Amino acid sequence: MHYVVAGGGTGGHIYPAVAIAERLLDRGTVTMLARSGSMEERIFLSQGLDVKTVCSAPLLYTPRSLWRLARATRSGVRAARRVMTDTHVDAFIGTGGYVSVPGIVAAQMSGVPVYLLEQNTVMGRANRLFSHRARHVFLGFPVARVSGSRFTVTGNPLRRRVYTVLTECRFARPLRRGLLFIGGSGGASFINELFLRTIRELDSRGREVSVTVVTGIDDYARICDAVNELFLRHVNPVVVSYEEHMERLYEQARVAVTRGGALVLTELAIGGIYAVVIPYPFAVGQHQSKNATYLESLGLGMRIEQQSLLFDRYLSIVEKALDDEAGTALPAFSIFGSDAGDTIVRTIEEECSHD
Ligand SMILES: CC(=O)N[C@H]1[C@@H](OP(=O)(O)OP(=O)(O)OC[C@H]2O[C@@H](n3ccc(=O)[nH]c3=O)[C@H](O)[C@@H]2O)O[C@H](CO)[C@@H](O)[C@@H]1O
Repeated sequence: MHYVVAGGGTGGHIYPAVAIAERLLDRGTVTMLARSGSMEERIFLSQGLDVKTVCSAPLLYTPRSLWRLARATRSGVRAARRVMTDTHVDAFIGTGGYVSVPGIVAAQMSGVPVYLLEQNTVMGRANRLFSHRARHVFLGFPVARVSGSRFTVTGNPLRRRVYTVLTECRFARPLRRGLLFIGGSGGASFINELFLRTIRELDSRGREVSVTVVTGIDDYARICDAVNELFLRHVNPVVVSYEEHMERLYEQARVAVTRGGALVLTELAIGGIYAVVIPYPFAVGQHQSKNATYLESLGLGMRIEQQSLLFDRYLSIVEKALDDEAGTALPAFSIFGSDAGDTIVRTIEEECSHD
């Protein structure tokens, strides 16, 4: 079997593509589509995946960008079609972001079945446009349904090594005592500022705790400088710009303070790491807030809106979660209870074997 996979722009689309590719490679060959020089190209290549580059551009409503979009899409579809006609392709899998569009269009023109993954509680633009033509749409969270397609709520697929470590550390909560701050694949300056204020306050309260922040590349130097100016006696701060092996941070953490990105929330839920979620207020369709609300409804975290955050109340939630030895019980039959990557790939394989 030969599969083509595309998804990119941010970690929340790229890592599900990696997770699916890792599992498809057990069953056949895989070609990844990526924009030249992009984050997805760098990550796919670092994972040893076979990459073909395609052009693609975001949908912005200005005359110049519509022209750019038309040109990039035409060239991208041509490149993606070449991939699909050079070898027989059994299925195309899109994991979101505008880089998946040329692949979806090329697959439809070549008669290749299209499978889509939606990570959030609110459907992204590329998926909304094309989901009715997909053979099957896999949902990371329960989402308002779009008619005309087959949908299954599977949960979000995680990279294998991340999934393995998280499912193991779910049962080792008493050994995990750390506090983790992570804003998402690009970092978040609000979360980084909150990290600084939190470590100052926890230290003044005499709390012995290791606190790690993943700042994102742009904010790294600033946060390092700010930490170096602090005199801390109890808190041990660790500042990381970007972590290739997130599982190493997760296995130390009992509690995380985070944005409402779908993948980080899924990873925390699977690892039994309590999530204090401060959703990005300007996320399209408030999807981060809705992701967080779902997690909260399962008792796996707490959502605090940025506009109404009261520091003392926030800190008491963090401290209570840090002191909680038992932690949150993972709902066994929830979407966080099984390996979504395996479920998705098994479904694709079964459906394609009937063609
Ligand atoms: C601002 C915004 O609109 N962000 C969106 C973006 O988030 P973004 O991609 O930032 O965030 P997610 O939480 O979904 O995913 C981040 C992924 O990157 C990984 N990671 C992160 C940092 C790091 O140093 N190393 C690393 O490996 C995480 O483990 C995770 O797998 O796409 C998500 C999926 O559509 C959406 O839910 C988010 O709302």
